[in-house]
Amino acid sequence: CDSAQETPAEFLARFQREARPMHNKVAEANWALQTNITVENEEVFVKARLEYAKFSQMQERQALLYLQNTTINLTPDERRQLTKIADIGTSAQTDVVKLERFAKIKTNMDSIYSKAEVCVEENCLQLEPGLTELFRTSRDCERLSTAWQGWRDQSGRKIKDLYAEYVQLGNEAIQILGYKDMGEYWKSAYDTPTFEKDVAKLFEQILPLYKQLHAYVRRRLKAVYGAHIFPSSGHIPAHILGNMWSQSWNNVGNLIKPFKSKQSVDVTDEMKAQGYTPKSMFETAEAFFYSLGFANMTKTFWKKSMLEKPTDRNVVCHASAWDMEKEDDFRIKMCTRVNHEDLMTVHHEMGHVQYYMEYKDQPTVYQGGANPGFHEAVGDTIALSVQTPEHLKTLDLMHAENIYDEETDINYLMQMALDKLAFLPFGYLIDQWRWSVFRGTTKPESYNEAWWDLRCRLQGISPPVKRGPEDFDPGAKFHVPGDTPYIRYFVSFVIQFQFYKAACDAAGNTRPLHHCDFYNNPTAGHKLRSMLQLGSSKPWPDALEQITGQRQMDAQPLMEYFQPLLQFLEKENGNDYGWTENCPENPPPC
Ligand SMILES: CC(=O)N[C@@H](CC(=O)O)C(=O)NC[C@H](CC1(C(=O)N[C@@H](Cc2ccc(O)cc2)C(=O)O)CCCC1)C(=O)O
Ligand SMILES: [Zn+2]
Repeated sequence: CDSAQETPAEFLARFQREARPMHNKVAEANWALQTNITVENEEVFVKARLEYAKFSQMQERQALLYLQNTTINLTPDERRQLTKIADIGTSAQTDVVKLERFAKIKTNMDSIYSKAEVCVEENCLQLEPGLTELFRTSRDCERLSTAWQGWRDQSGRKIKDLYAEYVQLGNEAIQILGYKDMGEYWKSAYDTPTFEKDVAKLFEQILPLYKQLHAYVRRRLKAVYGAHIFPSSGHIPAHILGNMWSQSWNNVGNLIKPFKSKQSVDVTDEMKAQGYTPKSMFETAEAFFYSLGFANMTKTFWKKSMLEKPTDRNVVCHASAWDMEKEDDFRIKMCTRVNHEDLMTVHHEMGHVQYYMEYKDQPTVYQGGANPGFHEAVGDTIALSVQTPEHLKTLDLMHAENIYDEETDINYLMQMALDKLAFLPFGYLIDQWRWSVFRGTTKPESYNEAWWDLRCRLQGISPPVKRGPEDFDPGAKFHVPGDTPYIRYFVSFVIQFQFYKAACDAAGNTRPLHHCDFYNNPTAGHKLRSMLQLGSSKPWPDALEQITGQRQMDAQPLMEYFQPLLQFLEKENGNDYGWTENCPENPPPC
């Protein structure tokens, strides 16, 4: 470490010069591994991570020297930058053996997850595309139940013991920085003392709306599968909701469309009929952002991204966006399929890239989201506008005669609710479970029991087959072995409606919120972009206030958006809604 005779300003300038090449080195090694999972690429990546941890430890030590030296007077901005430089997470582990073991456990869990496949007789399916397509299209109870259980046997079960060790090592490392456990560290990214209470309040606020949707979907699926596969407790069996984790239900939209004779807005068939390709899906998304005043994707983006699943090697198919922190090197890695859901994911990933490009002139320490939820909300906010019947007509992907017809409108809101409302309890519960695991409240022997307690109580879904002590179902969801926090998505699903409403107001929208298409509106674009340019240079309430005039997360715009659907659902459901706290001991068979 350089001696501290540097002034804070000189240190910050040096950090600026040295940190980007270091980040780039790790990102290149991570990209090489995720686009070609081999033992040697794992070793190269672990080595890069260890080198980066040592670099971070040196920067953290020097930053703390300035922060703790009362004789030095720092500007508020210097203090903010130094505090962020000192925030090095689990890289704080100085015991190299433990640091290496921790890095190896994470790459090990990632590769088990990414290579997992379910074989029935000699026919083996990977998560993408095989199992995902099966859950998108199959209505066969037995096949779905076998795939649901098989995936958990091949992923979660194999990760269980590694995960317990990961928790232990992660907590040990983060306690060196003074945090009680990893959960406390993850929550500190929101820099809000009431954060946990705030998200709990938001969840309580939207729960009645979710319960109405749950009741309607349950009733419609009973008509399709027969009531006998549903437990008397009111839970919906997890395997028939069109998604491996029951986290979004858009893929059963065609089964539960309220008004059969009217259009729904899943444009998959139209996309296929019109010969969409993964590349043209990315170009469509790029054109929308460009219409708002955002930049086009860079040359390097088109050269270095991986937009389709390669056939000759193992890759991490889970979509992701990358800031390589080197000139115009921004990338997306995605095993893109031509369907509605992936078109929205393309917008989500491109939203990350647009945020990277909007804050690229900020100091390195400020090149991040105002909080992690902001980064997740950018693309989804745009996708809310893309999915309006108005915009789908502009794209010639929807041909409804009258998109304001009441029944078409309810179909549309239902399809959006299956994606956005269904997700909320799931987005909320993953880190409820992990915070309790990191705190030590949930011990390894009760990992799965605590998981299903949350899944049954908060989400109202039940396992199609009995779960046992060997099972580790949280490990069957990418972000858990992936060591990626998840509450950011719950935050995003609330604030994206605040961003959307603010952009719509800026665009002078006078239609009902769910019909607002701000395509080609530079005023809306400017409103969004000027907030994104802040990066993490300001506390997130300042960024939120700049775009919405408010400093708090608020579910009101989300409730306003779905208001017409709530009336429909309450009329349909009467008092047939809700479920008991616990799932049944023995799930009914198909
Ligand atoms: C190098 C790196 O890691 N980069 C970060 C970005 C960054 O931090 O800069 C990144 O790309 N993370 C990957 C992750 C991928 C996806 C995801 O995991 N989504 C959640 C929840 C959800 C579901 C529906 C939805 O509409 C929005 C979210 C899930 O699928 O459960 C998969 C499809 C969508 C987004 C992502 O993009 O957030
Ligand atoms: Zn994201």
